[in-house]
Amino acid sequence: MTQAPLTGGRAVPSTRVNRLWHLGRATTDLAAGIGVRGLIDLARGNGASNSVQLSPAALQRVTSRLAHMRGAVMKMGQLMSMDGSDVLTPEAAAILGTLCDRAESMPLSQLAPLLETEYGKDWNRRFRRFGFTPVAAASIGQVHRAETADGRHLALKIQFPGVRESIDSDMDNLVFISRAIKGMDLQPMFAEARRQLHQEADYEAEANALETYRGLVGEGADFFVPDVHRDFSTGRILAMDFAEGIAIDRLAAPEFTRHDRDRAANLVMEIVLLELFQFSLVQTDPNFGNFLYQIDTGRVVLLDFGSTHPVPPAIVSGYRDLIRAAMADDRAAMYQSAIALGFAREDTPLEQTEAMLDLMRLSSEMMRHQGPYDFGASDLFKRIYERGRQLHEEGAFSQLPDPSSMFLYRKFLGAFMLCRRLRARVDLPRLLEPYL
Ligand SMILES: Nc1ncnc2c1ncn2[C@@H]1O[C@H](COP(=O)(O)OP(=O)(O)OP(=O)(O)O)[C@@H](O)[C@H]1O
Repeated sequence: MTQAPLTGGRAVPSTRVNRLWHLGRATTDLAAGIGVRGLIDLARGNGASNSVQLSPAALQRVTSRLAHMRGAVMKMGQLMSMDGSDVLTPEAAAILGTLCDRAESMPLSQLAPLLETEYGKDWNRRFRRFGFTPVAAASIGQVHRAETADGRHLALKIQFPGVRESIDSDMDNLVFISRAIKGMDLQPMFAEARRQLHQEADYEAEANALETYRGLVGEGADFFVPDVHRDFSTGRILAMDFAEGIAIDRLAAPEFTRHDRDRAANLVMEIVLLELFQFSLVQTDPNFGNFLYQIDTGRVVLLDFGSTHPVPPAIVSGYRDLIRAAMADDRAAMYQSAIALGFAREDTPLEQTEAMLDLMRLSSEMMRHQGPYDFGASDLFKRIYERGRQLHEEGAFSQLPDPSSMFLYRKFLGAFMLCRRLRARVDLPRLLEPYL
């Protein structure tokens, strides 16, 4: 089909050869940006201590190619820019970070045959309206708004063709780029990203997770979780209630009130605690795009259950003990919990353990604060960052934490970052009280 692309996007490269070609071009741009000498060092894996220095123009070209590929490639860009402030140069982190917003949508010439394959030839009869321009495009799929023939307003998350099949080959091809970073061993991060991508590409599993989660949250005045519509869901399309709302971080703009900012941030903190202490089931993707806020109802909409993890009881009680210890400013008890949670081992050198405890104490400052903590007035993140950087330079963190235990840490960090973005006041001791 050679129809003009109505949605304006370029087709997602879907065959293996095609994807390899695009990745090859991104690598060529990377090579041009860092020069032959740098490339030889990287290919040998001896980037040593020097991080890759790219000109902003070269990085723009590389990210544009990565944004076009989407799938595994883009997800890695996002992951590296989120967790990798130490791994990437600041310019690279900033530009890779924009990958989150840059996703391109697939053109109609790719979308129409896909709908026909998933829903059958007369697929358009099943809808009263179908919005061909996606409401959002993400790393492995895009979201369309549609009204069914029987009047249901749906959000259809439609997976890009070929993305699922190409996860493994893309990840293998990306190993080359992984060497391009400070000579660090990124294999555990790659293995985790691969696992996460396979999980996120399984829309059947996501539909099940969404239903479970919706059952746990229920329908109330604070949260809304969309319901799954099985009759419009397939292996590559996840159909759910369309949820109205604005992206939660937009509340930072001056036209919104402090009341809404505080309410949204408190609710996000509340759901993080509910997930850990009540549901023992955590939605692990801390992306702000997974929360919408409804100004008229004051509810927070929870989206994207592609990476939902059960939390074993030992971890839940470990965190409970750690939080109790942090609130009581009891260093010995914090140490015990850090051991129990695997953040430190008994044979970890003393200075490293002390450094980690310092950082933990700093990061839990808002839990020892009486009354609402004003994230907008606090320079806590700057202090944590500076202290972390100093400790890193002193070599205090010789081991990266186990990626499988990183998700809870990321979740808390993501929630705190949102509180900071919204300049919100959050009374953490009050929110924690029922669980301690
Ligand atoms: N039920 C819904 N109602 C309204 N908008 C939705 C709905 N589901 C998703 N969206 C919109 O689509 C965006 C992407 O959705 P989602 O995060 O589920 O996709 P994704 O492919 O898992 O994205 P990524 O993995 O990049 O985070 C959301 O940020 C939201 O703007």
